[in-house]
Formats: sequence, structure tokens, C-alpha cells
Amino acid sequence: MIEIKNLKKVYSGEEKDVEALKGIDLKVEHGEIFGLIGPSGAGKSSFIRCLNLLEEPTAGQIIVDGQDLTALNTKELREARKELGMIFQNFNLLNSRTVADNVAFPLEIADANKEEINDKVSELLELVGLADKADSYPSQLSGGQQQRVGIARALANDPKVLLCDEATSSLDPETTHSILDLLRDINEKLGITIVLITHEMEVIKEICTKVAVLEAGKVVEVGDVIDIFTKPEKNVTKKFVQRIINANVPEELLSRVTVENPEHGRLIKICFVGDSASEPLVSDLVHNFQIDANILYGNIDKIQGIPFGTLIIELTGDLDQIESAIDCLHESDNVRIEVITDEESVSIHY
Ligand SMILES: Nc1ncnc2c1ncn2[C@@H]1O[C@H](COP(=O)(O)OP(=O)(O)OP(=O)(O)O)[C@@H](O)[C@H]1O
Repeated sequence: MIEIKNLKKVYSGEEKDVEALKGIDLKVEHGEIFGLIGPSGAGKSSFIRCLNLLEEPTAGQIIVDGQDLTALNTKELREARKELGMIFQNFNLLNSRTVADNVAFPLEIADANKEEINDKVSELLELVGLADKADSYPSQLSGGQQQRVGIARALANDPKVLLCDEATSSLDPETTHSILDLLRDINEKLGITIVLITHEMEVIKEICTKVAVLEAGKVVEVGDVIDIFTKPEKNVTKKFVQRIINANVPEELLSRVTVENPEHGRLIKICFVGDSASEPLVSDLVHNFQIDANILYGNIDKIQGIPFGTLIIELTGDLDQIESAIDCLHESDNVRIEVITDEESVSIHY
């Protein structure tokens, strides 16, 4: 549905040029919720703004449903942009207009008649749960409500794609949750493809089906969210994943857990996905290898409805038996295991 080919963006500066995007190749399929995550300065904003040519790419192609946006003239581009709604971190509402008039704005520009506009505005305000706020002004609304207006406005021209530029970054966690729920609903009910950029892995975990990781203007990792969470390969990805997992590990435990006596045992971290999350893994280890397993930390979460767990276990007993137990875990397809060998890696490194 969207194909991004060799996308480059260079900002010319007086002293030196900044190469913000260094040749991005990505494909977003119809109906996906595709997330692009990356640290500050990685090029996320440049990327999303290049997607609808708010920012002109220095090189490359943006192909939406077979149409190369970079090859269009101004008039054609204006038309093509209707297929790409966009919402922003700071909502970008017109403060002198009511909620209804904000949503009506793109329809007025598209020369829709009054009746069409009224019907569409009512339908969209209903969809985003703001039917009772039609006559309010943005300043009378909470951040979450303002973003709902932004979403309704972005949907006014029935776009095929919704671009979200850090859409929840200025919202508190609870409001973030409700906006993400709304985006998921829109994706499911209206079949709209969503492309979002964020620096929060929580957002990726909550709604995305696919994720690309951007670092210094390049995509360094891309895949299904569940795979990226369970098998992150690049350091930048590991850091993002770790941030979420570590968020749940009590500080006290993280500082206490050390591998004090390697000759007496091993500290291991196990990640498990899907059905393996419900297997009696630890009791099998203890039973089959006659070793002791002391669970220091455990957590089960869900990504895309699939259980995803993490355990930190101290194995003690006969070292040969422990090594055999670890080998056995290594052979399992659905379990990812790591032996924690020093204090530094205890902060749950992958
Ligand atoms: N208009 C501009 N002129 C010059 N340089 C720019 C411009 N916009 C962005 N840059 C530079 O391009 C690089 C990528 O910036 P961009 O804003 O796309 O990253 P980001 O991942 O969105 O960062 P953040 O999360 O901090 O918003 C940075 O080095 C930034 O300083």
C-alpha cells in the first residue's frame, strides 16, 4: 500500500548539511498499524513529514497505492494528500474555531456543500466520542479531547492512511491509552492504515502490528512487533525493549541480584512467547535435572494478544546438571534464554 524507496532528506545548513534520512526502504501493507521508533534526532519527524511531502524529500520515492507522490505536480499532490490524514503531537487545532468548525475545515477547503459538511462532522464527532462538544472551543477541552478533534479532522476527507506524529507524547498515560484505543478502533472499523512515529515502546507494544527502528537516519531493524520484542538484535532496539521490561522490575531487586558464586549456580533470564508461556517450564527443569530454581523475577504481558513472559531464575545444584538444563532450554523454539554472567548484564540485557 505504501512503498518507501531510498528516501533521503538532507537539510542544508550554513555551516554544514544535516543528513536526517540516509536512504530508507520500507513497505507498509494495507490495514497495518506500522510504528517507527527511534531516539531523539534519529529522523522520525523528518520521515513522517516526508511521507505526505510536508517536507520535500531530497531523494527517493513515496508510492501510495501505486502512485508516486514525489512525481506529482502541486494540484495532483493536493488531491493525493486527501488520502493521507495526519495528527500531531500538539494537535494543531484552530483556536478561534469551534470543535465542529475545526472538523469541518478540510471539507470547506474541498468545497463540500453545507449539508454534506454537517452530516460528516456529526458522524466524526460521534466516532471520536465528542458529539456533545461540537460548540466548544479547543481551549475548553482537555489534551485528550483536543487530540480526538485532531483525529476527527484528519478523517474528514475519508483518507486511506492516517499519519500520527508523536500523537500521544504530550498526554498522560491514561489519556494515551484511550487515544490508542480509539486509533485501534478506527483501524479496525474503517480499515484505515496507520503509520505512527513515537519514542515510546509502550505505544508500539499497545497498538502496532509492525515496527521499524530508526537510528541516525537509517532503519536498523524491522519486523512484527512480537518478534522485535522477543528477539531484538540491535543495541538501540534492545534498549527500547529493556526500558519497558525494566519498568516492571523493582529497583531493589535489580540492584540486589548479582552472580556472586558462579561455581555454585547460574543466573538465567528466560523469555517465552505464546503457548510456551503456560508450560510448566521451571518445575520441569527442577524435576528433570534435579536442580534448584529460585525465581527472582517474573512477568507476563501480552503483545498483540500473545502472552509474552520474562523470568529471572537462579539455578543452583550440580553444575553439569545446570549446564544440561540450560542446553535443553536453548533447544526450545519458543523460549529465549540468556545466562547472566556479570553484574552489568543483570539489568536484563538481551
Ligand atoms: N528544519 C531543519 N533544519 C535543519 N536540520 C533539521 C531540521 N529538522 C530536523 N533537522 C535535523 O535532522 C535530524 C533529524 O531530526 P528529526 O526531527 O527528524 O528527528 P526525530 O527523531 O524526530 O527527533 P525528536 O524525537 O527529537 O523529535 C536532527 O539532527 C535534526 O537536528
